[in-house]
Amino acid sequence: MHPLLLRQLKREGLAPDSDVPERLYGLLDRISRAYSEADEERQLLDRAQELASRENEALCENLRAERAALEQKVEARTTDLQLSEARLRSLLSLSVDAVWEQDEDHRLRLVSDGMCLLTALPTERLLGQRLFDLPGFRINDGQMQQLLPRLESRASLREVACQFDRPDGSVRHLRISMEPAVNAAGQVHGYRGVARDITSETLAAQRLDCMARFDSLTGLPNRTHFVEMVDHAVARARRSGQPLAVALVDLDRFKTVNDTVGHAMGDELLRTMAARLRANIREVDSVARLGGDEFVLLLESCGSEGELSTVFNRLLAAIAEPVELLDRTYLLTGSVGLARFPDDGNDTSTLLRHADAAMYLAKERGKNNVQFYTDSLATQSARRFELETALRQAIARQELSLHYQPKVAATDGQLLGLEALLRWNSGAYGPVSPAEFIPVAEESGQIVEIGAWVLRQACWQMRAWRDSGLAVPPVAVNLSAHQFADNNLVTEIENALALNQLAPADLEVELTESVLMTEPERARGVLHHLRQLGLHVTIDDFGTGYSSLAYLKRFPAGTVKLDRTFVRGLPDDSDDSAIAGAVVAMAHSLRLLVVAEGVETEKQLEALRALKCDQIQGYLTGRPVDAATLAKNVLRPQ
Ligand SMILES: Nc1nc2c(ncn2[C@@H]2O[C@H](COP(=O)(O)O[C@H]3[C@@H](O)[C@H](n4cnc5c(=O)[nH]c(N)nc54)O[C@@H]3COP(=O)(O)O)[C@@H](O)[C@H]2O)c(=O)[nH]1
Repeated sequence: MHPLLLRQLKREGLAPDSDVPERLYGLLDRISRAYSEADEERQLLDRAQELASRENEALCENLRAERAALEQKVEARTTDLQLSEARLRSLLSLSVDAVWEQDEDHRLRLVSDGMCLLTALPTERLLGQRLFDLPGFRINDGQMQQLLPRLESRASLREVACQFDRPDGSVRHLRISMEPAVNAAGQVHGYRGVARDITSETLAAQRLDCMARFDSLTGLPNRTHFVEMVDHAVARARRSGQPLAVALVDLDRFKTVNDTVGHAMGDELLRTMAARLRANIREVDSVARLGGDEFVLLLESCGSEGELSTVFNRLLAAIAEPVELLDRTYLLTGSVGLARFPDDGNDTSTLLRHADAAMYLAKERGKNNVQFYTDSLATQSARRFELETALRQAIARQELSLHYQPKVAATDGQLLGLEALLRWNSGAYGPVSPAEFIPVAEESGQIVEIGAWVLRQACWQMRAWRDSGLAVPPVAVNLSAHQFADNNLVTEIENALALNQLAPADLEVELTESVLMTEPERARGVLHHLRQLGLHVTIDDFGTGYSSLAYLKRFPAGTVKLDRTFVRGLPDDSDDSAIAGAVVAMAHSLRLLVVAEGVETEKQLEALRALKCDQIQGYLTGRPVDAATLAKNVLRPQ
């Protein structure tokens, strides 16, 4: 019987074996089984609960473990994120680039330290401002017009150049890139941007550009820039029908001045001249430096020839104003050549070429004057070019020859020397005057070869005369600047003398002052060398250049040749008389001989004798003649 039933019967005072009526045995048996079944069910339930509880426990344990792992992960991620944010913040604050975020309305909502540095504005002045409305932000209108549609369509911007004017007035050049900021839902909620300060690159590029377009000495535009300016001006003039003028201004004998006073002072003089030119033209006109002592001006909507003459004569007067530098006074002059659009040329290069031709004419006409281009100048330029070409063949075609002009004693007319003078009888152009072809030979550099030929020919002729029994005085040859600069000069002289068994004293060289002053130090060295060899040296055209006692003392010359311009007016012109007298006195005080050139009249001869001039050269005492005529009429037997 089930123990619970047994206890219940006992509590009721019934002994299960005796006191319970037999008829209840079946019932008690069923109750006892029911109790047992209930026990079993309860035990099962307990067991099930126990199992469920254990499972729950395990589940909870797992959940706790997962949660802990997750929490660890989150913590690690958060740390990573914080580190990454800190890194980003540090990088942003270290970066000199400006970084920002702006909202949909382009108002700044985050700015980096770099942005504050670049704009020189504190964060609070930046936040909330529209980027493009920031005070100081500058972008050119054309570029802004291109940007607006891109911003509206939320497109990204790359490398947009703009400027920012800082509150202190300094300007920064920036290059901006921006791209849309997108939220998790893929919607654009503003822009992120970065701006790089490219001021130093921009300024360096501007400096390079400036160097490529401006002359560093004077700050004026250079040739390249000037050509562009004239190109544009010509295009404008074509549209407007207004004439324009291009004028070349070349400082006279500047090279000599430069070599005399030194390059630093020469530079200062060039700067002074540049400033004077700029100051004497209208604001709308331009002046540039082509190089050396050559300036060029552009005058748009220029006036008539008369008005241009007035302008340029005023410019020449400005150039000729004395320049006071370091207690010294310098006097310069300039020569101007003008060409006008459309009359003298239809494009820049023609205008410049024609202005150049006109400037050469101004030089030929005595310098310090203004010349306009004319068609006949074009003919002269063409002739120059043709002569230059023909001259290249002149030696090979035996078209060159020498004439000889006597130099005689002023007192008794005794033959003391000869000057060899070059003649060219061109197959194509007939006899060409040396006054015309020598400058062409000098400009084209052919004078070095031609001069060497003169030297050989003069020496050969002396030998030939002597061999035919004639007494030959020293023969002088003219040396040009190019020859004088040629390192072979002394050797060529020695060879020509040796080849013809002549003594150095048989040969004389004549050089103008400007040849000497081209490279004074070098000239002094070469002249000393020639004097040591025993050659006689004459300074030609004396009085026209930089004649001064100081210069004469520096160069070891034996004779000065008084220029014919001072002989022409003798004896009546008091200035010429005074100058001729001064030159003779000065030369004699330095123990130099004086030969007067271009003597054409007896009166001139008398005046020169009275001034104690030593020698005479001119048509009066003998014209230049060929070797055979000289041998027949002038030279005497030994
Ligand atoms: N570098 C070289 N230059 C040379 C050479 N040969 C000549 N020249 C130079 O060419 C210039 C012109 O020379 P040219 O036409 O020969 O004139 C010379 C004489 O004919 C001329 N002269 C002589 N006497 C008189 C005169 O009484 N009146 C007058 N009006 N002219 C006269 O003078 C020229 C000589 O001048 P200079 O040389 O100064 O003594 C001229 O500059 C020549 O130098 C050469 O081979 N090389």
